[in-house]
Amino acid sequence: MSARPNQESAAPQAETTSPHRAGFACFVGRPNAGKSTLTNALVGQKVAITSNRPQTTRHTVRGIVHRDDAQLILVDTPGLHKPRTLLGERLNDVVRTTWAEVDVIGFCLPADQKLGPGDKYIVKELAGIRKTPKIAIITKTDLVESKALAEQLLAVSALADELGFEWAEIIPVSAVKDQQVGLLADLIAPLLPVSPPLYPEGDLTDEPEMVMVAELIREAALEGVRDELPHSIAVVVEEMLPRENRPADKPLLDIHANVYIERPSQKGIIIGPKGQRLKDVGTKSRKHIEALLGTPVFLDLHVKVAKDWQRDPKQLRKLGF
Ligand SMILES: Nc1nc2c(ncn2[C@@H]2O[C@H](COP(=O)(O)OP(=O)(O)OP(=O)(O)O)[C@@H](O)[C@H]2O)c(=O)[nH]1
Repeated sequence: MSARPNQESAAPQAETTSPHRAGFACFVGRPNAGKSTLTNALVGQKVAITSNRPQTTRHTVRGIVHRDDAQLILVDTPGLHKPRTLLGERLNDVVRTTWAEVDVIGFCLPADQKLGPGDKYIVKELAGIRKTPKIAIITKTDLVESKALAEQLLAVSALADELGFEWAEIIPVSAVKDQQVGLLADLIAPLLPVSPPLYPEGDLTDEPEMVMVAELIREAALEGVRDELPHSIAVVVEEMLPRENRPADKPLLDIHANVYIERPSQKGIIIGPKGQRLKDVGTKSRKHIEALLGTPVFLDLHVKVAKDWQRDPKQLRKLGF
């Protein structure tokens, strides 16, 4: 993904522990293949976030698996359908493009159902995505005897042979019985690029909440200066984390946010004499945020200049546009 710093070349040669990895994976397969249940089982092992809003990656993040050695971000991609119209074909182009953007694709095939035309269609399309590692995941293994499972493993392997590619791994899992789910994460992790974590740890990192919080701060910051700075303010919430070691009945949520303006000369308008305006912005938006999230909040606001951000595509992306 474009947002990821490329650290591959910067990794020291003689490193003894393996470097941290982070990246995106998606599960594909026909309806009912067990994709959602598997996602939840994987994510359930560690602190997870889920969100329903398309992110900067243009995929919906379904969950994040935080491990010491890797961060696995599970995203949803739209389903692939046999095209009957030109529009259908165009939509499938979109699916292929999004598939090509993730780091690993997991193809889910239920153990208790014959490999059918729907599966073959999807795998044929996957075969065309050359550079992305593909893992075949036989799901719902608790529903079949070992003989049937062995046959399914052979069938999926033969299908790849037939289509001229190789699965990076083939793994049977049962999400319901939690069998081999951890192993699946172990197999995906080394296929991700070397990268620091892409999302902060902690369970309160739900993107829609962060966006809403940013919006509340922006509203408060614009109040009274709309004429002077109508479109020059952008707010990015960098972090939302529960304060550690608080008594259970007195939680506090630390929110760190940056208010971006375009020019240094605008700083004074936002901050106000002796910082009073920024203080008011903080107090006002904090009240709204506490009402929204239902928890006391410590709000840490910083004003930063992002020079001419409205005209700079790179900055725009960073600021969430
Ligand atoms: N026995 C068993 N059932 C499973 C397992 N995983 C999923 N299921 C069941 O299979 C059905 C479909 O699972 P989902 O996870 O919703 O499948 P999906 O691929 O996300 O389905 P779509 O959202 O329609 O694409 C549900 O009734 C699940 O409870 C499993 O490991 N074992």
